[in-house]
Amino acid sequence: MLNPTANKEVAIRLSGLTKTYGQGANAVHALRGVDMTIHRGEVVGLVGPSGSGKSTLLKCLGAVIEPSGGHIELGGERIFDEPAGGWQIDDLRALRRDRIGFIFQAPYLIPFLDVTDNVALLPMLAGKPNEKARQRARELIEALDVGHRVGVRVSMLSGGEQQRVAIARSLVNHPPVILADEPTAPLDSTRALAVMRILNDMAQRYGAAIIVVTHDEKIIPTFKRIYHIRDGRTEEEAGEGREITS
Ligand SMILES: Nc1ncnc2c1ncn2[C@@H]1O[C@H](COP(=O)(O)OP(=O)(O)OP(=O)(O)O)[C@@H](O)[C@H]1O
Repeated sequence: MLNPTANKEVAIRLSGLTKTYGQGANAVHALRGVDMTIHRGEVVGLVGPSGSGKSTLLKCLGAVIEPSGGHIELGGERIFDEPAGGWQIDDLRALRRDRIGFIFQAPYLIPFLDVTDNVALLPMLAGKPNEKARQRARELIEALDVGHRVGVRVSMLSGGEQQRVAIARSLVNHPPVILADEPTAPLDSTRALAVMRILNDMAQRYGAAIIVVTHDEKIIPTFKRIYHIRDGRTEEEAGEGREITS
């Protein structure tokens, strides 16, 4: 079978990733050797039952916790290498800020800031000139169809608009990888599919690799590739890749 992703640039590659919480008789083997390759421009689903290791995997990918074994490559660079001593990067905060975007179930915006400053805040805090950060924020806000709301405080926006602002924020530093944890859980079918359409458009437009952890049956048919996780092991499966028309 032809591999449709064969010539694409790898955004993130995991090999033999393990994570054990605790020790000895109390050890919990949350990840037991995960292999995964995700290319730039792809939106991939990560699905599995409760306790199967989804959050642990996202936390390892997001450098929030340290894996126990294996490797992580980000954009061709080996950022985690257990045999070589663990993280190969000194500044994990900068890694999280500049190279990984996060989208959560709730938008977690700052209610008293306007749309532009919510999106521009991270690069401004990192020392980027405010006007440059705001310009990039406004481009993304336009791309996400909330351009008419730029100067409005986010507390005045609808839930769907707030989620789009959160997506813009995740893209502001041009991260090659975006981790989305149940981004559609609270949304009805139409809004959930709209978020998936936006994530697919953004992956294409900005070349991000987006990993979506989900239980949401409404969006599962939209993925072209899905990783199923069970007892800390992943299995890859072709998805339906259904076109989102709404
Ligand atoms: N900090 C921790 N200390 C000890 N065990 C943990 C810790 N965090 C998770 N676990 C265990 O690791 C396993 C995987 O948990 P994880 O939270 O990654 O699963 P999940 O698939 O995200 O579950 P859910 O869908 O319910 O959020 C479970 O057995 C869980 O009890």
